[in-house]
Amino acid sequence: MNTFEGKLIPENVRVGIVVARFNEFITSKLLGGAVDTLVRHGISEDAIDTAWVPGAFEIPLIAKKMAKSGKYDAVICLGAIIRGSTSHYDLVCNEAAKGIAQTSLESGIPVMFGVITTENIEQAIERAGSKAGNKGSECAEGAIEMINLIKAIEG
Ligand SMILES: Nc1c(NC[C@H](O)[C@H](O)[C@H](O)CO)[nH]c(=O)[nH]c1=O
Ligand SMILES: CC(=O)[C@@H](O)COP(=O)(O)O
Repeated sequence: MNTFEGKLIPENVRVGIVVARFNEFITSKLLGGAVDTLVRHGISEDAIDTAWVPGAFEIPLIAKKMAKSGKYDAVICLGAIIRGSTSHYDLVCNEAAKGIAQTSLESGIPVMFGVITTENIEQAIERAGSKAGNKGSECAEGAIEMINLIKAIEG
């Protein structure tokens, strides 16, 4: 039985990162986790491009630009959407998730969903490098696995 596995970094991998500036005290930690993980797995910082956008709602557009540029093997999307007192939270979450998923399918490259969606700031802090891990780092690991899986399948 042949089982495709995405374990080792192939040569010349380039990764794009789109990160939202809204809740920057959280998203900067997600970015740090993602970059640290990519570098620890052998990807040079020179092979990582980062684009900052105002908020999570703007992530899909820039993720699409990166994904369709042909320059990257994967795009990582990072944001922190924290519920407020109106329905705005639901709209931003839905459009960010839908846009990121659509971009991945349309472009054919992994576009990773590293947007944390929380009820409060404490939950966001827990997922940005404290007791619930770092969602940016997890996304980077997922990106590496997907890059290798695709290269293994496509030969
Ligand atoms: N409330 C949060 C937002 N809101 C801003 C939107 O993402 C968008 O930038 C604005 O509506 C202009 O188009 N963004 C987050 O990333 N996180 C939030 O908690
Ligand atoms: C996620 C949001 O858009 C939210 O932070 C906005 O807060 P509010 O719903 O109180 O306007």
